[in-house]
Amino acid sequence: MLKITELTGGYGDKNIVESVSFEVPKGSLLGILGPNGSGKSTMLKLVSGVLPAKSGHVEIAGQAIGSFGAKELAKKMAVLPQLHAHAFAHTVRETVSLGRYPHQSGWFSSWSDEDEAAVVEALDLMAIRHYENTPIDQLSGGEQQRVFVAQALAQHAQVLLLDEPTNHLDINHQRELLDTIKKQAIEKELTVVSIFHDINLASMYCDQLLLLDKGRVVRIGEPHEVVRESDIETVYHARVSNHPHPELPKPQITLLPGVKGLLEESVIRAEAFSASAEMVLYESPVPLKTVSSAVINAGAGWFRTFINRHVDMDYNIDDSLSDMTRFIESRGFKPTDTVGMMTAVKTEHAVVKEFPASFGSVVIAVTAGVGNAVDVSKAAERLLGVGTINTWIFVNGTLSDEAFIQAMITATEAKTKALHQEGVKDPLTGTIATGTSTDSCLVAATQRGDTLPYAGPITELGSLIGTGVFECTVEAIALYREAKKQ
Ligand SMILES: Nc1ncnc2c1ncn2[C@@H]1O[C@H](COP(=O)(O)OP(=O)(O)OP(=O)(O)O)[C@@H](O)[C@H]1O
Repeated sequence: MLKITELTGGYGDKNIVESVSFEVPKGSLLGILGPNGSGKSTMLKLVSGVLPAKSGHVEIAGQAIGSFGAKELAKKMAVLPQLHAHAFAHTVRETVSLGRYPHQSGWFSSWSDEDEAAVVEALDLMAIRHYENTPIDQLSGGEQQRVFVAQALAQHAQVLLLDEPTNHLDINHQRELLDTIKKQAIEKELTVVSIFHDINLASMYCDQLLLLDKGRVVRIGEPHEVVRESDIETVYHARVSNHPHPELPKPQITLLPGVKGLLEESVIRAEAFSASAEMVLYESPVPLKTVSSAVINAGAGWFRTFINRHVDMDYNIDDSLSDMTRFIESRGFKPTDTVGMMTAVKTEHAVVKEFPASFGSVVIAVTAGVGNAVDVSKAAERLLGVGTINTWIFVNGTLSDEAFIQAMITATEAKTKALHQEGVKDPLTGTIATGTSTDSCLVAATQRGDTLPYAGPITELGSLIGTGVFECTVEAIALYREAKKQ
């Protein structure tokens, strides 16, 4: 629909945009990214024809924009500029109505039902109808921004060029505006080109992204092809980390600080863990990067308080989340800061050991009950008995994502080996158990000191986790069996 070929142009003798080519099909959004001064606004001006190009072509549906008269072009292409001259005190409705100018034969002499409907629709789409009679200079920056987007929508052009449409908007209004533009693009087959400063928003909403640097295209493609750490870091001169969006297959980035600040030194020690009849507890003076399958705050995050709470055998599992939250609060901890697990095993029988390493140390804490033991290869519907193996691994070191995952694998293998060694059997199948039906695992690290990229058994960290979890689990099973006898 919109085809740009080898577009070059700038101000005076200086070319700001060099040989830019891209195509945007009907019904889709192209986002333009690039640092300040990279030529994004200049490129939009060249595309709209406001700034004459030195060379190259801009075509709408196969027709060069130069072949349209100004009014004809305005019917085809609406522009939301970066800065708005709105010294004059038009009302919101009057400002949006200006978008209908290309459809008039004379200044408002031929205001039609279609014009009226287009203005009302645009006011509604941007949710600004309730202040349609307010002069725009009495509105906030974000409210004004929505008025100008409404003006562009009222123009009913097939091509929409937007320079930072979410400027001044809070997160909900950013979402509403981009949801509306995306919906309009699909329903009315609009072709949208929009400049973004927010890389994550652009990635979420755009079908294609174009990364511009010094007026040239660095990369163009689908968001996952453009939002890549190396390109973003090179072009923006900033450290970033790339991670998946929680709901969509659209990459997101997190800005990393240039200076980490003064990180408080903190070392995890086995002596600092307490094991009472109520819970196993570790309180860290600093937040630890944690990955776990806990009841409270499972997944990945940074946490300071770690609880493995004892509950009765007949504990009602249905309400465990709110019950655990109440428990955490009642003991003076913050649920936002706490990873919480539970077990029917006696928590005073937790085995906590520290294993020294060249990089620092690993602290392992295990509670084990095997009344619920399961051979996972023969898992079947069964009644729950007592017993869970909860395994905690705390590392004084800096773990990569791979190391967190490998630590879980290594710990699970070591646990299974411990059950094998202890001859723990699945009561249903009579075969050696691999775990229990409700086991949980947690890996936490200070993220200070030595970098530990891997945690498989070939590494020092992995071998400590392997032998440490094995040793602690064997001891914890022995304590559990001893207690059962009494
Ligand atoms: N009217 C102008 N006359 C001369 N130079 C200009 C003019 N407008 C912009 N420039 C220059 O062109 C370069 C690119 O500016 P442009 O506004 O296109 O960048 P941008 O990528 O949109 O930046 P930003 O992210 O800051 O909005 C800058 O160096 C700027 O100084």
